[in-house]
Amino acid sequence: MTDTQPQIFKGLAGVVVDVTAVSKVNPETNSLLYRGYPVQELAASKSFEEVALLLWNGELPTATELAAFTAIERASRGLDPEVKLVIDELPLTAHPMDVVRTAVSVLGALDATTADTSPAGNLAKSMLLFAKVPAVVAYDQRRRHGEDVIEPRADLDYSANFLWMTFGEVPDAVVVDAFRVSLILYAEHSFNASTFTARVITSTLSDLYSAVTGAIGALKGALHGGANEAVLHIFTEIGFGPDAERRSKEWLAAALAEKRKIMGFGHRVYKKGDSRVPTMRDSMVRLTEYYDRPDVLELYNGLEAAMTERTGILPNLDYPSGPAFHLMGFDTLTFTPLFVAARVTGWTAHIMEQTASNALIRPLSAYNGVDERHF
Ligand SMILES: CC(=O)SCCNC(=O)CCNC(=O)[C@H](O)C(C)(C)COP(=O)(O)OP(=O)(O)OC[C@H]1O[C@@H](n2cnc3c(N)ncnc32)[C@H](O)[C@@H]1OP(=O)(O)O
Ligand SMILES: O=C([O-])CC(=O)C(=O)O
Repeated sequence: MTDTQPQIFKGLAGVVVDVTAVSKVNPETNSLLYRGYPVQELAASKSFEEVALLLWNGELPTATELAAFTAIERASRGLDPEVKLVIDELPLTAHPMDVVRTAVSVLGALDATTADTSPAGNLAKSMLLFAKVPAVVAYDQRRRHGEDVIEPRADLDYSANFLWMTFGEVPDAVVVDAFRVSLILYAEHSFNASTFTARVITSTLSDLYSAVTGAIGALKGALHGGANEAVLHIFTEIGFGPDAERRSKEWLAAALAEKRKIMGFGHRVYKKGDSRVPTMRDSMVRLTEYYDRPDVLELYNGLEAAMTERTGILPNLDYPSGPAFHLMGFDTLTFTPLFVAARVTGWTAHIMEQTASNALIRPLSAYNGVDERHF
């Protein structure tokens, strides 16, 4: 490298671009803290609503604060008629991530206060999106099945109501709890690609809806949130059923020979395993027991063992959450929108942090095109 050639950090790998107080990802200790609390402790006993308030406000809510938020959230849950109208115009073949991205954009166009990016304005919008995204995701899965929208129930918490709006029944506690755990684990993860996208958009003094719309676009890709959907496609390719260990090994050997990326494995930050996987795996195992699907666990274990043996690359959160969502009854195409519903909390916490301490995000590039010339 000469003096005139700057060092390039392809993919911003290893670059620390700003500070954040929202979460700490520590690959050395394999830990993840939300505002200082280990995510495993939050997943063990807190509601998703409490975790959302923690991410936004920096502290767990008091009983009064939680009650006030719960009232707002439950009153805002329904699918807006204008949003339903737009969704109904979209083809049934539209990817659910395109549908939820469009719905958030429509919500921004409908809100007369979109331009208000004050702390109070942004917090109100964060709460609104938190409450409204589940109705979009649930309705989109239902319409693809030719089923009508189901109205939310104000007597249910966020997790139970989400499942109610999707399936028209509240499943047993083991299922609701696994869903709550997945939402908490997916809520936040520092400067991942979609959160960084939200921060870039916010840094131009754009609005919260635009930032979340952009973040959804970034999350859709298979190298990021789209991996939970891709894991199920892999499971389907390998096939559920007996002899999963041998079949996984054979499938993996062929996939690696074709230089395929194995979705649900590997991570930009964690190189010794993803801190969230053991907690999500426990919930997924409980679901395989509840639904009497040992074949799903055999396939999960078989592919993980084969991948470890062949490459040493470990699973990320999308690996256990994919089969968990499958067992709960969600369509494979709905998996990444579930990630959206959870990550709305982290994205909006970062949008508020970026707004409070803003600098336009505009890195430099090194030119490697043709030298100056004239025609
Ligand atoms: C919740 C989340 O968003 S977690 C991430 C979800 N994404 C996935 O599961 C997609 C699959 N995984 C991947 O593609 C990668 O592991 C990423 C993109 C997540 C992280 O990758 P990076 O930090 O950029 O590492 P990079 O892609 O350079 O990988 C390093 C090496 O390991 C290999 N590798 C990493 N992950 C995988 C994988 N899942 N399958 C096969 N090989 C892999 C790469 O091919 C590369 O090999 P090489 O050095 O011989 O070229
Ligand atoms: O941190 C990342 O790069 C991806 C990830 O795990 C997440 O967003 O949850």
